[in-house]
Amino acid sequence: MSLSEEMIQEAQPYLIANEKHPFVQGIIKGQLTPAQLQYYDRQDIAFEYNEVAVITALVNASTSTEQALLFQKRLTLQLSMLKDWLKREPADGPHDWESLKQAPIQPINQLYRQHMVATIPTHSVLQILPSFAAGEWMYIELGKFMETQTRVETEPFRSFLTLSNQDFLGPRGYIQQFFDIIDHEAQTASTQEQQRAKATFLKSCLLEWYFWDAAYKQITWENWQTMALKGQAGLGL
Ligand SMILES: Cc1ncc(CO)c(N)n1
Repeated sequence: MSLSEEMIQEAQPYLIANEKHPFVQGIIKGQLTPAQLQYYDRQDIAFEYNEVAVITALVNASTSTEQALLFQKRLTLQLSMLKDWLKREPADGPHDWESLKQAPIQPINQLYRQHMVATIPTHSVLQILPSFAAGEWMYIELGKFMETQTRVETEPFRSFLTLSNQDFLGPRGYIQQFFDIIDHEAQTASTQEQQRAKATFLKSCLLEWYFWDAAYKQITWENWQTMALKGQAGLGL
């Protein structure tokens, strides 16, 4: 079994847990509050800007021109998706570049972002790519899961986790090419390096679950602070 096949196999319990999370179930049933949706929206745009740094690092660490060009193409797609996202004005306030840059990065988002950028100093595609590819894989698999569900057809729920961009799918889609690169890089890596790459992939899958959870519970530094200073037990984390 290839390293990417091992990653996918061991990530199955995380995928099921993500499918069952009340935030994902809330998208299916159209049962999320505007505050929960707004929290997700703000945190996820900031998360995706952080991915720009990770994809840029992949361009730098590439071991072939083909890799560099693939990551560069994915980087362009990331920036154009973010441009479209910023143009959408939610009913409860604008999210322009300025206000976005000032939006605080909340605890779980910070943890996940740092988990990803911590791989950058390795300068190794095998170590950096799984941190990023896991989230992409999770959203693609959740998109497939959504297609099996009878879901609410009104916005903003309808477009959530919808597989609209075909560039991600199929044998020449981004995710398969990323897995092929992981397997190619694994051929010249030690067992320890391979295990480390897999652990990074699985940790990203776990943090995907916590990202939904943070939005569902609207976990902020402020409510963490309140709980801590009141001497109460933590906020269900
Ligand atoms: C938290 C998170 N993970 C993955 C994706 C997919 O790009 C996303 N938008 N947000």
